Amino acid sequence: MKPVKVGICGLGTVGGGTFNVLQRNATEIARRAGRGIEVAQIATRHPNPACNLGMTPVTDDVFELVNNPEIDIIVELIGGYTLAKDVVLKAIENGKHVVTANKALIAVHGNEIFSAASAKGVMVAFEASVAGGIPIIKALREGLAANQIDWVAGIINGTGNFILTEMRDKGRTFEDVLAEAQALGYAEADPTFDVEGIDAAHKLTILASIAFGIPLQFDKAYTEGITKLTTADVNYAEALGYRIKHLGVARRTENGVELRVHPTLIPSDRLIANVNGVMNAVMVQGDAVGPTLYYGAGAGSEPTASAVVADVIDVVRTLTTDPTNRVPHLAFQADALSDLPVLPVDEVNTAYYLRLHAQDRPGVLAKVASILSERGINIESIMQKDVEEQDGLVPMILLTHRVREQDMNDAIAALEALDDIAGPLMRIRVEQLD
Ligand SMILES: NC(=O)c1ccc[n+]([C@@H]2O[C@H](COP(=O)([O-])OP(=O)(O)OC[C@H]3O[C@@H](n4cnc5c(N)ncnc54)[C@H](O)[C@@H]3O)[C@@H](O)[C@H]2O)c1
Ligand SMILES: N[C@@H](CCO)C(=O)O
Ligand code: NA
Repeated sequence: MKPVKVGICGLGTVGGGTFNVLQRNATEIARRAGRGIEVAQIATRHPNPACNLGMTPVTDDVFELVNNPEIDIIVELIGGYTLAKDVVLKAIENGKHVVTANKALIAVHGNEIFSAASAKGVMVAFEASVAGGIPIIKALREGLAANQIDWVAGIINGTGNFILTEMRDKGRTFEDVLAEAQALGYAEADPTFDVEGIDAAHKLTILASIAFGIPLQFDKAYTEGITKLTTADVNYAEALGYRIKHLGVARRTENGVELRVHPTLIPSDRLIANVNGVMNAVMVQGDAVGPTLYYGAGAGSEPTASAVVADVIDVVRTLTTDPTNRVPHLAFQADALSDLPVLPVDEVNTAYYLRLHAQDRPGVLAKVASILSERGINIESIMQKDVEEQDGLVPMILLTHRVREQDMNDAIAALEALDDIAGPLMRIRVEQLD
């Protein structure tokens, strides 16, 4: 049988890895796919010194590939929402299947893209878009298809986890570690996407859709980054038996879906609390299977290429199947998506870590406790440090039971208004993940 022809748009970190894996493992890949897979053309603006392209034709015009009648599958590895969207929609219009690693594109324009693809009977595969090389889309869409998924929680940004790990373990500065993550090819073109949680929110949006069968709703995700975390919080969390991780949480409740990305205290003895460096991990709780955990490299050239190439193989294996018999893009049939709403963050329930700077005088603790109890917030534990900061202030750290976000906002405003408390207090959500 003739080989399937692939066009790779973008030959950067992931595109280069994809080309190299397709070449190196060509024989094994053909044995798995049932046909050879040939890179017919590449579009890139920059050469990639890690790739020996041989005779493979190269252009700087992505639309040459999209309009090339020889090409069956377009692999979009350019990134961004604009050109990538045009490329993907044009490829679909031209009847080509698409594989992409672009979570921003899928989270923001996925509903439109999937609907165009379904109308045309082509596939859009996006395993590399979430948690890099971990086959989490496959696990959720296929392996766990029997379950009602209760929640998904994951460390889904490699750059952010790398930064938090290096800061904690080696005392390195935020800026220093971010620069290394960029040099290693982990970070997004705009690294604020990584450190402000936008990239994780893109990925969580995708996970929530395929877990709960709801349309992609990135605009409703609550997003908080890691830039305000301090070494003091990392140390206090450790003293209380927790690690701080940047977590994406999607939880089904009676009223709707929680969709939130924020720094989170996780008990230190949980496996996911010990996921370090660029590694990602996603926990999925299904009603039948119980808790499951998926772990692996969340970013980087060949780990991400592993997912891209697996998608290409999946597409090749099902090229001749009736489109209605393929795995639906969002795991549920397109006409069976639910309108379960995404909850505003005010309605989310979590436990809290609070760090206050309090005057070291009698009665302060009683005032703090009373503000919390008036709002029905139970204190789990209090740690008062005997270290004087400036102007007689000492740090006071509290852990609360679960509370509605709106009630916590109210309590924090009242606490910050106390004369005995200085400056804004630090709040970090706590998840037990059990
Ligand atoms: N780097 C990772 O670890 C990783 C992991 C998972 C997903 N992703 C996603 O994969 C995609 C690619 O990321 P990357 O890290 O490989 O990016 P990159 O910047 O290393 O590579 C981008 C490539 O696109 C090419 N390109 C950009 N604009 C172009 C244009 N107008 N015409 C032709 N070529 C153009 C560049 O020349 C380059 O070859 C992004 O969507 C990213 O979010 C990256
Ligand atoms: N910038 C992303 C790439 C993988 O999606 C990360 O660091 O996780
Ligand atoms: Na993946």
